[in-house]
Amino acid sequence: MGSGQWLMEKRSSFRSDSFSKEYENVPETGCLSIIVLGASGDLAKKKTFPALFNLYRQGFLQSNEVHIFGYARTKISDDELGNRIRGYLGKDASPGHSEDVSKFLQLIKYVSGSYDTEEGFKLLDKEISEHELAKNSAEGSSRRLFYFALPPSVYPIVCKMIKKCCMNKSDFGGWTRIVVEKPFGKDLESSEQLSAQIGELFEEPQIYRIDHYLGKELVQNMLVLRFANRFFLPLWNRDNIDNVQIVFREDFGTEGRGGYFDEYGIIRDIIQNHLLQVLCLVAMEKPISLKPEHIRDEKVKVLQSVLPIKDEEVVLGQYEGYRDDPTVPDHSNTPTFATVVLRIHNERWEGVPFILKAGKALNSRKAEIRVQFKDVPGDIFKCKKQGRNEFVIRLQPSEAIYMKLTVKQPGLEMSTAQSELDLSYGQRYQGVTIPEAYERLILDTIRGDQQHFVRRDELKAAWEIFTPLLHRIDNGEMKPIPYEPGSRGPAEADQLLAKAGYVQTHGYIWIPPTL
Ligand SMILES: NC(=O)C1=CN([C@@H]2O[C@H](COP(=O)(O)OP(=O)(O)OC[C@H]3O[C@@H](n4cnc5c(N)ncnc54)[C@H](OP(=O)(O)O)[C@@H]3O)[C@@H](O)[C@H]2O)C=CC1
Ligand SMILES: O=C1O[C@H](COP(=O)(O)O)[C@@H](O)[C@H](O)[C@H]1O
Repeated sequence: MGSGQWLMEKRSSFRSDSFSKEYENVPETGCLSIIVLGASGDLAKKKTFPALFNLYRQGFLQSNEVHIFGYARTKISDDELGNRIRGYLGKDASPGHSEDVSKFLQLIKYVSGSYDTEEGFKLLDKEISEHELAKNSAEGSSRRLFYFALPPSVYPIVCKMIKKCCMNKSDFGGWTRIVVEKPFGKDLESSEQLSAQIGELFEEPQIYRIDHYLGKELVQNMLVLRFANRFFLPLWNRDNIDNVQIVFREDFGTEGRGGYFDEYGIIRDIIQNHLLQVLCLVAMEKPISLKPEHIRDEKVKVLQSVLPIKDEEVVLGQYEGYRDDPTVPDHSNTPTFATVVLRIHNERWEGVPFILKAGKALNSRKAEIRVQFKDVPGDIFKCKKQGRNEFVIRLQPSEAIYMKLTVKQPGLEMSTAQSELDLSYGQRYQGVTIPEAYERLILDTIRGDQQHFVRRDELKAAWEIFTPLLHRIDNGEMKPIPYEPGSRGPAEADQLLAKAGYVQTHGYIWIPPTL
């Protein structure tokens, strides 16, 4: 097995502050069962099992204490499940890879059953208990992690079944936790209803609402950049920053997911969750400490300071050909592109537009945060036309942090040019593997660290921002503008950007360095 790239923490330190006080001093000694519900599905094979495999390879999941269970209605054998996921466990040619894959697959036991009857869950509980017994796990000390790789429509009933049939006794440091995937509802009301249903059965410290953007390396770097660098402290405010863009672009459409996507649209799929979470980290005040509750308190505060969205600060688009998908209705009004300006009503950000932009079937694939500074007052070099200072955090691909700045053009003349200070991860951290978002987040759930998970009040505040706009779109009061696949999206979005104050740098573009 490959050696861990991260420091392996001692088991005694696995429990974080976000976990209930009542278990605080009980050491974790029992074995761990990870149950992937919806194991036959797309997310499970593409993300959940590969993340578990990577954790296993790095030594974070030890075969003498962990067992993995797949659960779904599809009737397949352990081997058939193994064959479905094998191809997604990486094609690493490194020594021992195929041996690791085989050993990992041996850790997985598949149980077939329905989501709404006790029979299947009782069988699942029996299998888990047998594993716990085989591992000599003392009663009440074993840990059960249920990962919901399932459509949210079945979350409430599955929660009920777990609560009824599969709970671990937690008297001796053991626990039962659930990890739920987005979308958490479709609007404020449905989300609150879902939260209430789950909340009746599980305590908040047991619920991990996953937003995989919070597991991305450079998203996790935001707090460090902002609060561990003197540079940024005095600059990070309305006096210096003109506008902030948080951008997600994909160069492919909704292929194969049209049915799901059409019900949700780009605002629910990307902006209300992933981009808004990033906004929180860019805009929140410094938390009292790094304790999950302190961080999440600050995120809630900034979300609650967002003003109602104005229709004139929204541009919606739908790519041509989107409705050709047989699973998409012919007259669909669902946006596949949106630019939305958010305004934060507080002392730090009053007047600074936060421009959230997301689109499918565009001309490139990237996600980034772009902080544009104001012009230099009394500019003696007349360099305004060349471009403003920008601080860019490239989340993907080619993770990088760079600052666009004005320098003297090398040579005999005193002329200025745009250049950059560049921290490109591929170059600076050669040979370092950046963990997948799901890998980190699953590890956090095992450690009981909720810092990178969405708290119930945070979710509510997020839906409060977008629900009125979403209802106007759902009612057909706002229409998406058609755009060509492979383009930048509707031209109106660039016009909105300019109106909000963004000044595009012409004649200069940052190119990720190659080795
Ligand atoms: N796929 C992705 O890339 C991403 C998915 N997600 C979220 O993860 C969750 C799972 O997604 P994904 O794997 O794509 O979903 P799937 O449609 O593949 O569903 C997962 C499994 O759930 C069962 N299932 C499907 N539809 C229903 C239904 N109507 N009622 C009961 N069971 C059903 C099926 O298993 P069986 O019939 O065998 O029981 C299926 O294999 C969703 O909440 C999704 O929004 C989030 C981010 C990305
Ligand atoms: O949650 C989702 O995210 C993916 C994009 O994730 P990324 O990590 O590749 O940026 C998106 O394609 C999908 O529509 C959405 O549901």
